[in-house]
Amino acid sequence: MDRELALEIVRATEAAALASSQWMGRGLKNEADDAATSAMRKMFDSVNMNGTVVIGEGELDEAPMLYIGEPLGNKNGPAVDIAVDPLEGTSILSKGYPNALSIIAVADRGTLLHAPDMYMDKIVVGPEAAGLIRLDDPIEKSIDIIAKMANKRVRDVNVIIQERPRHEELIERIRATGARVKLFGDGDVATSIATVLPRTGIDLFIGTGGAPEGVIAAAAIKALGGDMQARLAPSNDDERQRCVKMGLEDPTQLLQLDDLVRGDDAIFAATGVTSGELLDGVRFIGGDQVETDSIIMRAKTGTVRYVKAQHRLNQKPHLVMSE
Ligand SMILES: O=P(O)(O)OC[C@H]1O[C@](O)(COP(=O)(O)O)[C@@H](O)[C@@H]1O
Repeated sequence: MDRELALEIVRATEAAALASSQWMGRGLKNEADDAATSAMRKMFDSVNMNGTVVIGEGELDEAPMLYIGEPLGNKNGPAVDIAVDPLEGTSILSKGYPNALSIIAVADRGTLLHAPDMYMDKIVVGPEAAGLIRLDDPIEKSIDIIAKMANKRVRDVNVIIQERPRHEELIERIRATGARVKLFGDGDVATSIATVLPRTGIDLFIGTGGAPEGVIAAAAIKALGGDMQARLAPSNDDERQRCVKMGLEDPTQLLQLDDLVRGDDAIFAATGVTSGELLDGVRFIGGDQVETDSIIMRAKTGTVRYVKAQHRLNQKPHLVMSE
């Protein structure tokens, strides 16, 4: 894959962040999601690639923009799989909460897991504990391993977990070990990736969240040298059938990082929409000037770039929310 592609796709996450951020706090999550999706979709037409959406805004029979199977790019470039979440955290944005992102992951054709839109159990750690953590281990054992590898006392280990009734028992068990629990409302892509970055102080991400979000985050976790294990959590026969249709013979098999993203040629780009664990959100700094913060990573080289950009909305009328 050409490395220039990394800079092309960040333009698309910036556009989606700029368009959707104007809906922040308005309580209208579908409108915000539509703004992000159409802004991102437009940017893809000029990108030099022969892409196919494998994680997107829905399936063909629902016919949304950026549907699974949609061809993207001008065909003058590599054959790639594309995973998009134009607005990760639609409710977050509508309520003005932290951690909303616009995200794209691109990888060689056939290397991203085709994950249906259902729940997935996930565990994520940073490079110190890579290769040592198992999704099926008791949480107490995982916390002990992390404390040893990070050279911390258990009471200084920080575990991040989504605040949901389904996690209540797990939260109690984590607290009983003496470790600290950092709860978040929504946005498990930002929080799982933040676990792999040393500056955040987060040691372990665990819990059940969206499967598409799991695959997208895996591309970044791989580029950052972290580790992840996951398992799809189909809740009925229909969901099990959808897994099989998407190529997973055993829907409940344990998925290693290499099953989520095969090979090492993956690029991940995200732009913050609201400020959170990973990035600052879009800032309206007066007049038509707007600032964005993005992160771009390549698994092949392990290079991580932070891109701060200033935009003039009066020169991008297609991204401006109509009154
Ligand atoms: O809200 P649920 O059903 O617990 O699902 C968890 C999922 O929802 C999110 O918090 C937000 O997803 P949306 O963009 O669909 O609002 C994800 O980050 C997470 O994977």
